[in-house]
Amino acid sequence: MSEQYHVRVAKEHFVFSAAHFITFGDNICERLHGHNYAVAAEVHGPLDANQYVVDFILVRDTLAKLTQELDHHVLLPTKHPTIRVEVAGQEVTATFEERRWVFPLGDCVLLEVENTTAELLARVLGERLHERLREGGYASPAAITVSVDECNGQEGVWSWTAD
Ligand SMILES: Nc1nc2c(c(=O)[nH]1)N=C([C@H](O)[C@H](O)COP(=O)(O)OP(=O)(O)OP(=O)(O)O)CN2
Repeated sequence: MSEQYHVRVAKEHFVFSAAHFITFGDNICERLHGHNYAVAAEVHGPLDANQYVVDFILVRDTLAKLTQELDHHVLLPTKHPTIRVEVAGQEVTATFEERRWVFPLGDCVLLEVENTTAELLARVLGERLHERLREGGYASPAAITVSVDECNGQEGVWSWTAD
């Protein structure tokens, strides 16, 4: 017999409203638009002395901060093969073919991703969650899953498992 545990944290306030545009196909680039993204996470691992996998409160407060960091921003990919994102002073310019978007730097979050899909936003949040759980004293999850729902029922999911 084997038992496994995880906690799942999915609060109504884990929502960030953000603007983005992605490319798909060969060279189709969406118009700038926004979503109210909803985030949830699972942390898997053995029970500790409290009979916890990990304190809900640590996961809850960490996810609340992470979602707030993205809320009311334009999300831009810095590793996209054809969308170029350049910072000059207090402005960010994104270009795709003949199109050009200029934003105040403070309105943007630049993400080290190839495209701002829900899947890669889930990866960014999952990696940040993992790092901050470690900083918060929870060092060794067996696995973490983060989902990012773009519009009520369309989710990108990132899963990580310790080797
Ligand atoms: N696997 C993925 N597929 C798609 C993603 C993604 O992140 N991962 N993203 C998109 C687009 O961002 C697109 O904006 C979503 O399309 P759509 O469902 O049309 O979004 P709306 O907000 O307009 O939702 P409505 O239900 O049409 O109002 C596409 N695919």
